[in-house]
Amino acid sequence: MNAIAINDVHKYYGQLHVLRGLTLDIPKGECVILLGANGCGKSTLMRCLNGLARYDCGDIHIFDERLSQLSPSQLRTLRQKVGVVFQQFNLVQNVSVFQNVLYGALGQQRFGLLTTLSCLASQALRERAMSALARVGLAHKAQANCRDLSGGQQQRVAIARTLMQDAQIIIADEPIASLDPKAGREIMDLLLEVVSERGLTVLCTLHQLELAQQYGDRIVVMKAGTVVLDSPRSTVSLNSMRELYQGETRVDQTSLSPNTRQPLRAI
Ligand SMILES: Nc1ncnc2c1ncn2[C@@H]1O[C@H](COP(=O)(O)OP(=O)(O)OP(=O)(O)O)[C@@H](O)[C@H]1O
Repeated sequence: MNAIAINDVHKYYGQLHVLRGLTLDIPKGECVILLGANGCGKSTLMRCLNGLARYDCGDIHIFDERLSQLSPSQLRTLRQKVGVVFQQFNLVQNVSVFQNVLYGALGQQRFGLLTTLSCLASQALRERAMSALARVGLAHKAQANCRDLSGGQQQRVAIARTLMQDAQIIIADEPIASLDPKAGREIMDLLLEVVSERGLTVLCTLHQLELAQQYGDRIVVMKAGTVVLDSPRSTVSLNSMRELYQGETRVDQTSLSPNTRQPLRAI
């Protein structure tokens, strides 16, 4: 069964044709490392998968649910199944580590209610939050303020929050981009351990080609909004990845927008 099925998806920002007929299936329990030069559309794809951005044509199914057919409330429910780990951690900075993790389970609520809700959280939820923190090695920091943690520690909190959310898919958008190499490896090790323990499905973007060779089941490379390589990790050489990166920047993407029917030119 596919956890994620993307079929011929197109996405425009105004006249900019960013996703250009992208097709990709990710079976349940698989970890895919997504590579591609700046501006090729990786984050846009991630946002479409999480329902944060709408695509214009094609289909995305998450566990057999077609995203474009979901109502806003169905989309909110589906989002609980999709945990996100971003480069910038996306934590609430002025509250404790514990409250941020608890927020994973209370994820439908507004930030302003966070403190109140965490006071009202059941004992069972509080124990789960502590256990998620223990899993990422941060039980001793539960009462610390998030802004006092290092980048690596904040990313651990973000992972604990997705555990609390009971996500079945993890979308990780450059999760180690702002970390030093050692912390980056530790976070990738932790992320991959946690997803393998729970049989989660992962789509993770990286820019470090050497690391991409060490993590995940499959390597997918995007170029100009489409997939140009999709192979088991063991069969992809560093050189072939480098070649696919070469010359790829914000290339001229002349096309026709379905809305405007005007010639397009990407920046
Ligand atoms: N909200 C937006 N409105 C208009 N254009 C956007 C928007 N978000 C992204 N873009 C443009 O879409 C293109 C793809 O951006 P995207 O962030 O998806 O690329 P990326 O592959 O994730 O790049 P990076 O590796 O630098 O994060 C870029 O040209 C970007 O400027």
